[in-house]
Amino acid sequence: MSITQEVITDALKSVIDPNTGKDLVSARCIRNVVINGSDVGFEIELGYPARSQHDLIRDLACQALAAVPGVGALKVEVRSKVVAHAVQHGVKLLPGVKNIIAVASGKGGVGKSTTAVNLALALAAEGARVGMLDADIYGPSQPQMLGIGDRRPESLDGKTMEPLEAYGLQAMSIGFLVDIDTPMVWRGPMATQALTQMLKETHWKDLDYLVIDMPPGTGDIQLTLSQSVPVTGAVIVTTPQDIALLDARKGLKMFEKVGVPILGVVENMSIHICSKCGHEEHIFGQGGGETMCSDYSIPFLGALPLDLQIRQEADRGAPTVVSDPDGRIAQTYKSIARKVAVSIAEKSKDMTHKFPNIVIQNT
Ligand SMILES: Nc1ncnc2c1ncn2[C@@H]1O[C@H](COP(=O)(O)OP(=O)(O)OP(=O)(O)O)[C@@H](O)[C@H]1O
Repeated sequence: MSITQEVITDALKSVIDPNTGKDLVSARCIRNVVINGSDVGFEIELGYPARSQHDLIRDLACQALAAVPGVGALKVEVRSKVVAHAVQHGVKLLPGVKNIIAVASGKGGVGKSTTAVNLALALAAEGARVGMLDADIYGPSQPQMLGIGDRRPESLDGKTMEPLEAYGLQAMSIGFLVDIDTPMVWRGPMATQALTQMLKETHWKDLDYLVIDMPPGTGDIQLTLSQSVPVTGAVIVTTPQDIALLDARKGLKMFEKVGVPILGVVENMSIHICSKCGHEEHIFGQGGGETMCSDYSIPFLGALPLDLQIRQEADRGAPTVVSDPDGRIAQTYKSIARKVAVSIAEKSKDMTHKFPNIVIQNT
Protein backbone atom coordinates (compact mmCIF):
# COMPACT_ATOMS: atom_id res chain seq x y z
CA MET A 1 0.00 0.00 0.00
CA SER A 2 1.41 3.40 -0.89
CA ILE A 3 1.57 5.83 1.98
CA THR A 4 -0.60 8.87 1.50
CA GLN A 5 -1.69 11.73 3.75
CA GLU A 6 -5.11 10.05 3.93
CA VAL A 7 -3.62 6.81 5.23
CA ILE A 8 -1.73 8.73 7.91
CA THR A 9 -4.81 10.73 8.89
CA ASP A 10 -6.93 7.59 9.15
CA ALA A 11 -4.39 5.96 11.46
CA LEU A 12 -4.09 9.07 13.64
CA LYS A 13 -7.87 9.28 14.04
CA SER A 14 -7.57 6.29 16.35
CA VAL A 15 -5.09 8.06 18.66
CA ILE A 16 -6.88 9.57 21.65
CA ASP A 17 -5.12 12.30 23.61
CA PRO A 18 -5.55 11.10 27.22
CA ASN A 19 -5.78 14.71 28.45
CA THR A 20 -8.54 15.94 26.15
CA GLY A 21 -10.28 12.64 25.38
CA LYS A 22 -10.27 13.69 21.70
CA ASP A 23 -8.47 12.11 18.77
CA LEU A 24 -5.48 13.97 17.34
CA VAL A 25 -7.12 14.59 13.97
CA SER A 26 -10.42 16.08 15.10
CA ALA A 27 -8.49 18.13 17.69
CA ARG A 28 -6.47 19.53 14.73
CA CYS A 29 -3.13 18.74 16.36
CA ILE A 30 -1.30 17.33 13.32
CA ARG A 31 1.14 19.66 11.56
CA ASN A 32 3.71 19.48 8.75
CA VAL A 33 3.23 15.91 7.51
CA VAL A 34 6.14 14.82 5.31
CA ILE A 35 5.97 11.51 3.42
CA ASN A 36 9.12 10.28 1.79
CA GLY A 37 8.51 6.85 0.23
CA SER A 38 7.63 4.72 3.23
CA ASP A 39 9.11 7.16 5.77
CA VAL A 40 6.75 9.47 7.59
CA GLY A 41 7.38 12.59 9.66
CA PHE A 42 4.96 15.01 11.34
CA GLU A 43 4.48 17.21 14.37
CA ILE A 44 1.80 17.04 17.06
CA GLU A 45 0.94 20.47 18.43
CA LEU A 46 -0.95 20.51 21.73
CA GLY A 47 -2.81 23.64 22.82
CA TYR A 48 -1.78 23.19 26.44
CA PRO A 49 1.56 22.63 28.22
CA ALA A 50 2.19 18.93 28.89
CA ARG A 51 5.90 18.22 28.92
CA SER A 52 5.29 15.15 31.09
CA GLN A 53 2.91 13.77 28.45
CA HIS A 54 4.94 14.34 25.27
CA ASP A 55 6.62 10.92 25.25
CA LEU A 56 3.34 9.15 25.97
CA ILE A 57 1.50 10.94 23.13
CA ARG A 58 4.42 10.39 20.73
CA ASP A 59 4.41 6.66 21.60
CA LEU A 60 0.65 6.39 21.04
CA ALA A 61 0.97 8.03 17.62
CA CYS A 62 3.97 5.86 16.66
CA GLN A 63 2.14 2.68 17.70
CA ALA A 64 -0.86 3.59 15.56
CA LEU A 65 1.32 4.26 12.51
CA ALA A 66 3.56 1.25 13.02
CA ALA A 67 0.42 -0.88 12.63
CA VAL A 68 -0.15 0.51 9.10
CA PRO A 69 1.30 -1.87 6.47
CA GLY A 70 4.17 -0.35 4.52
CA VAL A 71 5.07 2.46 6.95
CA GLY A 72 8.84 2.65 7.41
CA ALA A 73 10.82 5.04 9.62
CA LEU A 74 8.84 7.50 11.76
CA LYS A 75 9.86 10.97 12.92
CA VAL A 76 7.28 12.43 15.28
CA GLU A 77 7.74 15.57 17.34
CA VAL A 78 5.36 16.72 20.06
CA ARG A 79 5.21 20.34 21.16
CA SER A 80 2.83 22.70 22.90
CA LYS A 81 1.65 26.11 21.77
CA VAL A 82 -0.49 28.17 24.11
CA VAL A 83 -2.52 30.98 22.56
CA ALA A 84 -4.63 33.77 24.08
CA HIS A 85 -8.27 32.99 24.78
CA ALA A 86 -11.28 35.22 25.12
CA VAL A 87 -12.01 37.17 28.33
CA GLN A 88 -15.07 39.03 29.61
CA HIS A 89 -16.84 41.16 27.06
CA GLY A 90 -15.48 44.70 26.96
CA VAL A 91 -12.29 44.00 28.97
CA LYS A 92 -8.95 44.22 27.18
CA LEU A 93 -6.12 41.67 27.40
CA LEU A 94 -2.84 42.76 28.98
CA PRO A 95 0.32 43.13 26.92
CA GLY A 96 2.69 40.22 27.55
CA VAL A 97 -0.01 38.00 29.10
CA LYS A 98 -1.98 35.47 27.03
CA ASN A 99 -4.31 34.03 29.67
CA ILE A 100 -5.24 34.95 33.22
CA ILE A 101 -6.37 32.32 35.71
CA ALA A 102 -8.02 33.69 38.86
CA VAL A 103 -7.71 31.40 41.88
CA ALA A 104 -10.49 32.27 44.30
CA SER A 105 -12.25 30.97 47.38
CA GLY A 106 -15.47 32.01 49.04
CA LYS A 107 -14.00 31.58 52.50
CA GLY A 108 -10.58 32.49 53.96
CA GLY A 109 -8.00 29.96 55.06
CA VAL A 110 -9.03 27.09 52.79
CA GLY A 111 -5.60 26.89 51.12
CA LYS A 112 -6.24 29.15 48.12
CA SER A 113 -2.71 30.64 48.12
CA THR A 114 -1.09 27.22 48.54
CA THR A 115 -3.16 25.87 45.65
CA ALA A 116 -2.46 28.95 43.48
CA VAL A 117 1.32 28.73 43.86
CA ASN A 118 1.45 24.98 43.29
CA LEU A 119 -0.82 25.34 40.26
CA ALA A 120 1.47 28.04 38.82
CA LEU A 121 4.57 25.90 39.46
CA ALA A 122 2.88 22.83 37.96
CA LEU A 123 2.01 24.77 34.76
CA ALA A 124 5.64 25.90 34.59
CA ALA A 125 6.86 22.33 35.16
CA GLU A 126 4.74 21.28 32.18
CA GLY A 127 6.66 23.78 30.05
CA ALA A 128 4.55 26.97 30.16
CA ARG A 129 5.76 30.52 30.81
CA VAL A 130 3.93 31.46 33.99
CA GLY A 131 3.48 34.48 36.22
CA MET A 132 2.13 34.64 39.77
CA LEU A 133 0.27 37.73 40.93
CA ASP A 134 -0.59 37.89 44.61
CA ALA A 135 -3.69 40.07 45.02
CA ASP A 136 -4.66 38.73 48.43
CA ILE A 137 -4.91 41.94 50.47
CA TYR A 138 -5.89 40.09 53.62
CA GLY A 139 -2.70 38.04 53.73
CA PRO A 140 -0.25 38.31 50.83
CA SER A 141 1.58 35.04 51.31
CA GLN A 142 3.22 34.48 47.92
CA PRO A 143 6.50 36.30 48.81
CA GLN A 144 7.00 33.82 51.66
CA MET A 145 5.75 30.78 49.75
CA LEU A 146 8.12 31.57 46.87
CA GLY A 147 11.00 32.37 49.24
CA ILE A 148 11.32 36.00 48.04
CA GLY A 149 9.92 37.81 51.07
CA ASP A 150 13.09 39.86 51.56
CA ARG A 151 13.33 41.14 47.97
CA ARG A 152 11.72 44.18 46.35
CA PRO A 153 10.81 44.75 42.71
CA GLU A 154 12.94 47.20 40.73
CA SER A 155 12.10 49.49 37.88
CA LEU A 156 14.51 49.59 34.97
CA ASP A 157 12.66 52.17 32.88
CA GLY A 158 11.11 54.28 35.66
CA LYS A 159 7.63 53.30 34.38
CA THR A 160 7.17 49.60 34.94
CA MET A 161 8.20 47.22 37.73
CA GLU A 162 10.24 44.15 36.93
CA PRO A 163 8.61 41.01 38.32
CA LEU A 164 10.77 38.99 40.70
CA GLU A 165 11.91 35.56 39.51
CA ALA A 166 11.32 32.51 41.66
CA TYR A 167 11.50 28.89 40.49
CA GLY A 168 11.05 30.07 36.90
CA LEU A 169 7.91 32.10 37.72
CA GLN A 170 7.58 35.86 37.23
CA ALA A 171 6.13 37.05 40.52
CA MET A 172 4.53 40.22 41.83
CA SER A 173 2.76 40.65 45.16
CA ILE A 174 0.57 43.22 46.84
CA GLY A 175 2.83 42.51 49.83
CA PHE A 176 5.59 44.48 48.04
CA LEU A 177 3.36 47.53 47.58
CA VAL A 178 1.02 47.71 50.54
CA ASP A 179 2.18 47.64 54.13
CA ILE A 180 0.41 44.59 55.54
CA ASP A 181 0.24 46.33 58.93
CA THR A 182 -2.09 48.96 57.39
CA PRO A 183 -5.59 48.52 58.84
CA MET A 184 -7.95 46.45 56.71
CA VAL A 185 -10.41 49.33 56.30
CA TRP A 186 -7.74 51.18 54.27
CA ARG A 187 -6.51 48.15 52.46
CA GLY A 188 -9.98 47.43 51.01
CA PRO A 189 -10.29 50.53 48.81
CA MET A 190 -6.57 50.36 47.99
CA ALA A 191 -6.89 46.82 46.73
CA THR A 192 -8.53 47.47 43.38
CA GLN A 193 -6.19 50.33 42.63
CA ALA A 194 -3.11 48.38 43.74
CA LEU A 195 -4.15 45.33 41.73
CA THR A 196 -4.76 47.36 38.59
CA GLN A 197 -1.37 48.97 39.06
CA MET A 198 0.36 45.63 39.64
CA LEU A 199 -1.31 44.11 36.61
CA LYS A 200 -0.65 46.94 34.21
CA GLU A 201 2.62 48.29 35.50
CA THR A 202 4.48 45.04 35.89
CA HIS A 203 6.75 44.20 32.98
CA TRP A 204 5.30 40.72 32.32
CA LYS A 205 7.38 38.95 29.72
CA ASP A 206 5.58 36.74 27.23
CA LEU A 207 3.43 34.80 29.70
CA ASP A 208 1.25 31.89 28.63
CA TYR A 209 -0.59 32.09 31.96
CA LEU A 210 -0.76 34.60 34.77
CA VAL A 211 -2.17 33.02 37.93
CA ILE A 212 -3.84 35.53 40.26
CA ASP A 213 -4.18 34.70 43.95
CA MET A 214 -7.43 36.60 44.61
CA PRO A 215 -8.51 38.01 47.97
CA PRO A 216 -10.84 35.51 49.67
CA GLY A 217 -14.55 36.26 49.82
CA THR A 218 -17.26 37.53 47.54
CA GLY A 219 -17.63 41.17 48.62
CA ASP A 220 -17.34 44.39 46.65
CA ILE A 221 -13.57 44.17 46.23
CA GLN A 222 -13.75 40.71 44.71
CA LEU A 223 -16.64 41.69 42.48
CA THR A 224 -14.82 44.76 41.19
CA LEU A 225 -11.69 42.72 40.55
CA SER A 226 -13.54 39.97 38.70
CA GLN A 227 -15.22 42.59 36.53
CA SER A 228 -12.18 44.67 35.68
CA VAL A 229 -9.37 42.11 35.34
CA PRO A 230 -9.28 40.31 31.96
CA VAL A 231 -9.81 36.78 33.29
CA THR A 232 -9.81 33.72 31.00
CA GLY A 233 -11.21 31.47 33.71
CA ALA A 234 -11.51 30.99 37.46
CA VAL A 235 -10.51 28.10 39.71
CA ILE A 236 -12.44 27.84 42.97
CA VAL A 237 -10.70 26.34 46.00
CA THR A 238 -12.78 24.94 48.83
CA THR A 239 -12.54 22.56 51.74
CA PRO A 240 -15.23 19.89 51.92
CA GLN A 241 -17.21 21.17 54.94
CA ASP A 242 -20.65 22.66 54.36
CA ILE A 243 -19.80 26.21 55.45
CA ALA A 244 -16.85 26.46 53.02
CA LEU A 245 -18.94 24.96 50.22
CA LEU A 246 -21.69 27.47 50.82
CA ASP A 247 -19.17 30.29 50.38
CA ALA A 248 -17.60 28.57 47.36
CA ARG A 249 -21.04 28.52 45.70
CA LYS A 250 -21.26 32.28 46.25
CA GLY A 251 -17.84 32.67 44.60
CA LEU A 252 -18.97 30.60 41.67
CA LYS A 253 -22.08 32.71 41.18
CA MET A 254 -20.03 35.91 41.39
CA PHE A 255 -17.82 34.85 38.46
CA GLU A 256 -20.81 33.63 36.47
CA LYS A 257 -22.48 37.00 36.98
CA VAL A 258 -19.56 38.87 35.44
CA GLY A 259 -19.13 36.39 32.57
CA VAL A 260 -15.95 34.66 33.74
CA PRO A 261 -16.02 30.90 32.97
CA ILE A 262 -15.40 28.55 35.90
CA LEU A 263 -12.56 26.17 35.02
CA GLY A 264 -13.39 23.93 37.96
CA VAL A 265 -13.17 23.29 41.67
CA VAL A 266 -10.21 22.06 43.74
CA GLU A 267 -11.06 20.40 47.02
CA ASN A 268 -8.31 21.07 49.54
CA MET A 269 -7.71 19.32 52.87
CA SER A 270 -9.97 16.63 51.50
CA ILE A 271 -8.75 13.75 53.62
CA HIS A 272 -6.26 13.32 56.43
CA ILE A 273 -3.95 10.32 56.35
CA CYS A 274 -2.30 9.68 59.71
CA SER A 275 1.47 9.76 59.25
CA LYS A 276 1.86 7.22 62.09
CA CYS A 277 -0.74 4.54 61.29
CA GLY A 278 -2.02 5.42 57.78
CA HIS A 279 -5.61 5.72 59.02
CA GLU A 280 -7.72 7.85 56.65
CA GLU A 281 -10.11 10.37 58.10
CA HIS A 282 -12.43 12.84 56.35
CA ILE A 283 -11.98 15.59 58.95
CA PHE A 284 -13.95 18.22 57.01
CA GLY A 285 -16.55 15.87 55.49
CA GLN A 286 -16.59 13.88 52.30
CA GLY A 287 -17.50 14.41 48.65
CA GLY A 288 -18.76 18.01 49.04
CA GLY A 289 -16.64 19.43 46.20
CA GLU A 290 -17.76 16.76 43.76
CA THR A 291 -21.42 17.24 44.67
CA MET A 292 -21.08 20.97 44.13
CA CYS A 293 -19.51 20.36 40.71
CA SER A 294 -22.25 18.00 39.60
CA ASP A 295 -24.92 20.45 40.87
CA TYR A 296 -23.46 23.21 38.66
CA SER A 297 -22.14 21.01 35.82
CA ILE A 298 -18.58 22.23 36.24
CA PRO A 299 -15.38 20.14 36.31
CA PHE A 300 -14.04 18.70 39.55
CA LEU A 301 -10.31 19.29 39.08
CA GLY A 302 -8.92 17.21 41.93
CA ALA A 303 -8.50 16.80 45.68
CA LEU A 304 -5.50 17.47 47.91
CA PRO A 305 -5.07 15.80 51.27
CA LEU A 306 -4.58 17.63 54.56
CA ASP A 307 -0.89 16.89 54.71
CA LEU A 308 1.93 18.22 56.88
CA GLN A 309 4.29 18.18 53.88
CA ILE A 310 2.12 20.68 51.95
CA ARG A 311 2.14 23.14 54.86
CA GLN A 312 5.81 22.76 55.76
CA GLU A 313 7.08 23.14 52.20
CA ALA A 314 4.87 26.14 51.40
CA ASP A 315 5.82 27.84 54.68
CA ARG A 316 9.54 27.38 54.10
CA GLY A 317 9.34 28.95 50.64
CA ALA A 318 9.65 25.86 48.44
CA PRO A 319 6.14 24.56 47.62
CA THR A 320 5.62 20.83 47.10
CA VAL A 321 5.69 20.94 43.27
CA VAL A 322 9.34 22.13 43.43
CA SER A 323 10.35 20.38 46.68
CA ASP A 324 9.12 16.95 45.73
CA PRO A 325 8.33 17.20 42.00
CA ASP A 326 7.79 13.48 41.42
CA GLY A 327 5.86 12.79 44.62
CA ARG A 328 2.18 11.88 44.81
CA ILE A 329 1.06 15.37 45.85
CA ALA A 330 3.00 17.11 43.05
CA GLN A 331 1.43 14.65 40.58
CA THR A 332 -2.02 15.71 41.80
CA TYR A 333 -1.16 19.41 41.33
CA LYS A 334 0.21 18.65 37.83
CA SER A 335 -2.92 16.75 36.89
CA ILE A 336 -5.03 19.72 38.09
CA ALA A 337 -2.80 22.09 36.08
CA ARG A 338 -3.24 20.02 32.90
CA LYS A 339 -7.02 19.96 33.35
CA VAL A 340 -7.04 23.74 33.82
CA ALA A 341 -4.85 24.26 30.74
CA VAL A 342 -6.91 21.85 28.60
CA SER A 343 -10.09 23.58 29.67
CA ILE A 344 -8.60 26.96 28.65
CA ALA A 345 -7.38 25.51 25.33
CA GLU A 346 -10.96 24.42 24.56
CA LYS A 347 -12.33 27.94 25.05
CA SER A 348 -12.78 30.25 22.13
CA LYS A 349 -9.66 32.09 21.10
CA ASP A 350 -9.14 35.79 21.63
CA MET A 351 -10.03 37.41 18.31
CA THR A 352 -9.54 41.02 19.32
CA HIS A 353 -6.00 40.96 17.94
CA LYS A 354 -6.96 39.17 14.76
CA PHE A 355 -8.83 41.98 13.03
CA PRO A 356 -6.71 43.87 10.54
CA ASN A 357 -6.21 47.58 10.98
CA ILE A 358 -8.58 49.37 8.70
CA VAL A 359 -6.97 52.36 7.08
CA ILE A 360 -9.23 54.77 5.22
CA GLN A 361 -7.35 56.62 2.57
CA ASN A 362 -8.69 59.78 1.04
CA THR A 363 -8.05 59.74 -2.66
N1 LIG B 1 -3.60 20.61 51.90
C1 LIG B 1 -3.01 21.19 52.94
N2 LIG B 1 -2.49 20.45 53.96
C2 LIG B 1 -1.89 21.05 55.03
N3 LIG B 1 -1.78 22.36 55.19
C3 LIG B 1 -2.29 23.15 54.20
C4 LIG B 1 -2.92 22.61 53.05
N4 LIG B 1 -3.30 23.65 52.25
C5 LIG B 1 -2.94 24.77 52.89
N5 LIG B 1 -2.33 24.48 54.06
C6 LIG B 1 -1.83 25.42 55.07
O1 LIG B 1 -2.94 26.15 55.58
C7 LIG B 1 -2.58 27.51 55.81
C8 LIG B 1 -3.51 28.42 55.01
O2 LIG B 1 -3.29 28.20 53.64
P1 LIG B 1 -3.35 29.37 52.56
O3 LIG B 1 -2.60 30.57 53.03
O4 LIG B 1 -2.99 28.77 51.26
O5 LIG B 1 -4.91 29.65 52.62
P2 LIG B 1 -5.73 30.83 51.96
O6 LIG B 1 -7.05 30.25 51.63
O7 LIG B 1 -4.97 31.45 50.86
O8 LIG B 1 -5.81 31.80 53.18
P3 LIG B 1 -6.27 33.35 53.20
O9 LIG B 1 -7.72 33.28 53.02
O10 LIG B 1 -5.85 33.79 54.54
O11 LIG B 1 -5.57 34.02 52.09
C9 LIG B 1 -1.12 27.63 55.40
O12 LIG B 1 -0.29 27.53 56.54
C10 LIG B 1 -0.88 26.45 54.48
O13 LIG B 1 0.46 26.00 54.50
